[in-house]
Amino acid sequence: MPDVPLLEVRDLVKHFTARPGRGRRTVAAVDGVAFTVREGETLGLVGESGSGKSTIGRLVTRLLRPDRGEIRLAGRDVAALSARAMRPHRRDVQLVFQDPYSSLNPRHTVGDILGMALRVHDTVPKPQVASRTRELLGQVGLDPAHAGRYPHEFSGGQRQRIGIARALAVQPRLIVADEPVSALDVSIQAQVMNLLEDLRADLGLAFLFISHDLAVVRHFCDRVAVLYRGRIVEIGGRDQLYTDPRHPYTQTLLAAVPDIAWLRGGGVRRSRDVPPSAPAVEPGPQPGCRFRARCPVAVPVCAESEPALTVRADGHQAACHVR
Ligand SMILES: Nc1ncnc2c1ncn2[C@@H]1O[C@H](COP(=O)(O)OP(=O)(O)OP(=O)(O)O)[C@@H](O)[C@H]1O
Repeated sequence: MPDVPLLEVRDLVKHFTARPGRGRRTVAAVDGVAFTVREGETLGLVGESGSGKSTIGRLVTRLLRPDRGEIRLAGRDVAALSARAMRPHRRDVQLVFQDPYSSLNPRHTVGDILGMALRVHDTVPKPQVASRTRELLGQVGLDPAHAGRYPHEFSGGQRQRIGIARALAVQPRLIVADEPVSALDVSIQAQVMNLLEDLRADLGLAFLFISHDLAVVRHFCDRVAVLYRGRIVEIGGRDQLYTDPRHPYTQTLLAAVPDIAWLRGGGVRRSRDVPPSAPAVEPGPQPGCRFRARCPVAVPVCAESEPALTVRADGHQAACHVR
């Protein structure tokens, strides 16, 4: 089935109930999202803090269950599968977390961590677990002789390499990388990005790459989706999107790149430093374009209906009544 995307997401919805003790208020974290990722392709997901990027990553890896929608992995809808029924599919999609400090169990050696990942899915026969563990460490640029060390004995960049090795252990077809370098020192970020590039080239891996860093996304991704308060407002090929952005929000984001500290701050950059684009909690559903209050080109129709994504050129789509 060459035409079936590796990942196809349709009408994905996830709402959270905030502070249930103080009245029911709902956060529409993901509010009707659709996209595809083809075998070996890299789709970037960008947007300000609170736009729903991580929630999409957690839904696609089924750490979260969606309220509605389809998540098709190689044609099979896994959106509603129970944890047990999901198990065989977990091999295909692995998550690399933002924070390599908290995602590794401090009580286990690196060899144990990788060994467990290998055994969970019977990726290799038992007698080969140790040699495959050493191979994985080498593949991510770590010394295989350090398999007996604990996570705290490694630097931040090395720990992220261990997280990547753990994801690779089950031979996934798609990696969801959620801000994989934003918790690292700037000097280390490029090294980890180079590793991801090499793995993509060598293993033909597909990526859903979540990031605030528009420069990194431009470098790494084939296509880019721009998320605004739970919806994709623009999606297209990297070059089209960066050179000819159509949605006013994308234009605002790109215009801010050279001089906004939160996109390329000095020292350590953390996504939580990014101010939310708008109040995260809505009083209730409102008609119209969700960007209109900030939009420099809004017209009356923008208050009436939410614009749908429409094709502008060659697969490039934007959701705007005006542009
Ligand atoms: N478990 C949860 N319970 C309640 N609200 C949540 C939960 N997880 C996420 N949210 C809310 O959903 C919205 C989207 O959050 P999400 O973390 O997906 O955004 P993000 O774009 O990844 O932001 P960041 O870049 O800051 O990580 C936010 O308003 C967030 O507060």
